[in-house]
Amino acid sequence: MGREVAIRQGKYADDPDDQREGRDESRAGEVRFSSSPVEVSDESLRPRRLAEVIGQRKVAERLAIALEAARKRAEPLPHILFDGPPGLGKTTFATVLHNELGVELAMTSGPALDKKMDVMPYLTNAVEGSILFIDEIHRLPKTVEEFIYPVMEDFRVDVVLGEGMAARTINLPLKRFTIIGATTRSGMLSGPLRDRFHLHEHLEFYDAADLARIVTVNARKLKVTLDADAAEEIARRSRGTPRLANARLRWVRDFALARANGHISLSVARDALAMQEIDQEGLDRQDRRYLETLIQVFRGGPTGVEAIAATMNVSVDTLTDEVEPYMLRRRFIVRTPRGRRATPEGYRVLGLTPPADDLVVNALLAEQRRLFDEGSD
Ligand SMILES: Nc1ncnc2c1ncn2[C@@H]1O[C@H](COP(=O)(O)OP(=O)(O)OP(=O)(O)O)[C@@H](O)[C@H]1O
Repeated sequence: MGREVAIRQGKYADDPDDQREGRDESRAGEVRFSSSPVEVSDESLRPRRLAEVIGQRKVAERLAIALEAARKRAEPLPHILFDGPPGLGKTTFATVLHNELGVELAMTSGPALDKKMDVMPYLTNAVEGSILFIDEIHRLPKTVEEFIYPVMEDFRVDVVLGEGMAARTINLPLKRFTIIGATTRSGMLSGPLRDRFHLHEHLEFYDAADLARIVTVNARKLKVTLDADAAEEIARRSRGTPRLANARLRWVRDFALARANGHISLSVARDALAMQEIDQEGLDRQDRRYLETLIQVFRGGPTGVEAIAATMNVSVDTLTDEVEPYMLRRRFIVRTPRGRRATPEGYRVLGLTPPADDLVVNALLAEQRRLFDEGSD
């Protein structure tokens, strides 16, 4: 079993974002008083070993190979980059690798590493084979990014002492360790940084069957009983995202306790999710507001995400990271060079009739795609 997280500082120490699921770890030695009842934390809903990870089979298989090779060669894991929308398991995979190898894990994030000196303690404290997890690695400042290039390649840092003519560069050797980077925006990563990761793993949205298995396993961990069709219903309405499935499950569990006998049946799950205004497709209020804004204010687009964000009074990052990936995946919207555009499916999911010209355009596109597919056979 791995030793617990060795270093915690930076973003997770005081960012309100830490209140999100899975981010509520207390710091070592810290005494925390809480008036809330004892709760199974989201940390304990995380799978601990690779065999417990549900879905993402190809990613898990490749990681199993990397683990086995690292063990056989008695070397650290290669540097690994995980990318994909929030809540799909990037942090989970990093902690699973740490558990599997029984090595130390330090966690930080791009925005917390503002200066070279912020990253230094992580580098000099890293022991042989340990893992440094850097979340939101696309937000590393350029100077810090360049500072870690030699770390990733040769396990050394170049420290400049003195100034001007008297300046000298000292190469400080480091222990060989692994950097695991996570990003929701792999496109924002510079080429040189991306190339220094030997493994790139893209996490995809989960299908409903895998999510239903996650809901079932986690219901057991939360000590609540639920019917198979209720697990499927919660899974179907969780936008392919385990973090949302966990949040929905917790709400349905509370609802079952308050409004029924504590058991989660299909009708309890439906009533609970309806009360939270989560629709049949798993879209919540914010998702629907996004589509409504695009369709009703901007007449279906094309329009820039900045304009939608300003109209909704939310940040562009919230839309691009949390709302749009699932909309794109379900083809409720498309991205064009001139901005976002609602598809006929996007209209229908809101119960609206798509404009006739959209239907014609869509039929033409489908026909074009069919001819292209036939031609390429
Ligand atoms: N493959 C999986 N099997 C079972 N549960 C999972 C899996 N992936 C994620 N989870 C659950 O979803 C929660 C959120 O996952 P995690 O924090 O790893 O997402 P993330 O991709 O790191 O998100 P972010 O980009 O916001 O940091 C975990 O606490 C865990 O309970």
